[in-house]
Amino acid sequence: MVGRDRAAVRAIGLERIFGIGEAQVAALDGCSLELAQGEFTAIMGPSGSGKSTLLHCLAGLDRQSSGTVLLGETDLAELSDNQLSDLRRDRIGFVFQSFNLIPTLTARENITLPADIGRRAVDEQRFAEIVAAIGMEDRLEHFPSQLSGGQQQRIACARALVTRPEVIFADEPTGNLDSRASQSILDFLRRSVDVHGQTVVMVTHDPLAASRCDRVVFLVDGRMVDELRDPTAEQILEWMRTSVETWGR
Ligand SMILES: Nc1ncnc2c1ncn2[C@@H]1O[C@H](COP(=O)(O)OP(=O)(O)OP(=O)(O)O)[C@@H](O)[C@H]1O
Repeated sequence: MVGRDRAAVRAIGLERIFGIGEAQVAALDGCSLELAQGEFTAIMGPSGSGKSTLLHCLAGLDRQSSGTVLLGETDLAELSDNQLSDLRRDRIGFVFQSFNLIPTLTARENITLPADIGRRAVDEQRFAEIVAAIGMEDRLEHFPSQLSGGQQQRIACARALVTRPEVIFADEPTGNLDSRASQSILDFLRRSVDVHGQTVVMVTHDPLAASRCDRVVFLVDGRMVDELRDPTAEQILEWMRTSVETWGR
């Protein structure tokens, strides 16, 4: 696999503090981890352990209070807000639980939106490949409201991939989907890693979804505490059971 050992993203001693004074919460509390290129990584952990906060800091959607995030060789803390927004547009893909499609744009227009905003031509071959992979060739002129949840999420995945981002960040991408639609999203993300060498990072609560990943990292209290390689759903469930005994959550 191309560049599998090189880090796509590195977090070093990340802290993210919300609130002030007595109301302070350390959502991230010295979190360090490396995500290799060309891997599919799941981030898991109990509710409130900092998974979404970590994803947002790694993806340049939020700024850490201290510590370092490197996307490739770029230190995100050194970028202005405008530079960070360019970086999100040019180098990162997002898939959210709530799909986040623009209701007044067709499926086709939603997919090409990041390229259109960046005034870049869409690679027609890439577009055709991705649309075929999500099986949506005959739905491209539909609006989001005319599509099922699973179809909307497939469009959101296509949008995230079309610009060939360095990393795709997905925050519970199957959280709103039934099991069949979830499978097709996971199949698509898996193939984009295996066939195209894409790097994908996904927050999930679902052991079955996480078992499709190459690696699962576990957060507790804002820190990475453990990981599994090539995990099975049973191993992940066992980890979740043990974590309640070890950390009380
Ligand atoms: N904008 C915010 N303001 C204040 N506190 C916040 C904010 N965002 C997150 N937190 C707090 O930070 C901690 C971590 O939140 P986060 O959403 O990252 O956890 P999570 O692991 O993704 O949780 P869940 O699995 O429930 O989605 C929680 O205690 C949360 O209440």
